Amino acid sequence: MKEVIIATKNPGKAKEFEKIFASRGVAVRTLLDFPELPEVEETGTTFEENAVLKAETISKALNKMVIGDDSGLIVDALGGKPGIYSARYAGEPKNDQKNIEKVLSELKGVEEESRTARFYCALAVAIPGQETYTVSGTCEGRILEEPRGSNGFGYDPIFYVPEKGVSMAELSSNEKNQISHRANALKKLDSELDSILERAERS
Ligand SMILES: O=c1nc[nH]c2c1ncn2[C@H]1C[C@H](O)[C@@H](COP(=O)(O)OP(=O)(O)OP(=O)(O)O)O1
Ligand SMILES: [Mg+2]
Repeated sequence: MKEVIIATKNPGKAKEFEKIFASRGVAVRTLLDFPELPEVEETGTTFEENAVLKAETISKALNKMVIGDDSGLIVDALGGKPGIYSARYAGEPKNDQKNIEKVLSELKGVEEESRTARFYCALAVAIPGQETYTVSGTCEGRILEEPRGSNGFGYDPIFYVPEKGVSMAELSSNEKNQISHRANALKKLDSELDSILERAERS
């Protein structure tokens, strides 16, 4: 079976990648399968830079093709925050519940029309001996006043998806995987995916 390695320790992301790639007959391994590998420091100033750091660090360690995902929530009324700091917005150790509470408290009193936001996902593909490249995807929505739903992960319970009329956490995983920022970024790899996977098998 073909296989890709995703440089993530986030179980929510891992599940999404597993599902999306399973439909193409591709197995996914993540850093959860390689606990001995070091933590990648996310020192970049953009999602793309951080995705490249994740992909290249792990690709070099394993000498294999690796995909990195750096993603987050961009809230217009907060000047783009939490942005690249989404995972640790409420401090260390990272905690989805606390991050949600911080965003909701910062948006207290902001009316619905001004609560626009988007999820952003940068993916970097690192292949030994080749130049790393990146793609990105977004998903537009609005921040709710209260969490709704229990599917997904991260900020999904407070992210309202207007085209679906529910929060991201009220969508099934299949529904989320049709419209998410991550799915939209992966769609841009589609035309190249077969050649990427072949190179991955050889690497
Ligand atoms: O579909 C999503 N639905 C809800 N929230 C999401 C999503 N995608 C990213 N997010 C949030 C979670 C975390 O607060 C941050 C990602 O941070 P990010 O550094 O990319 O991932 P992470 O530290 O959780 O795992 P890792 O770096 O090992 O991939 O944005
Ligand atoms: Mg991270």
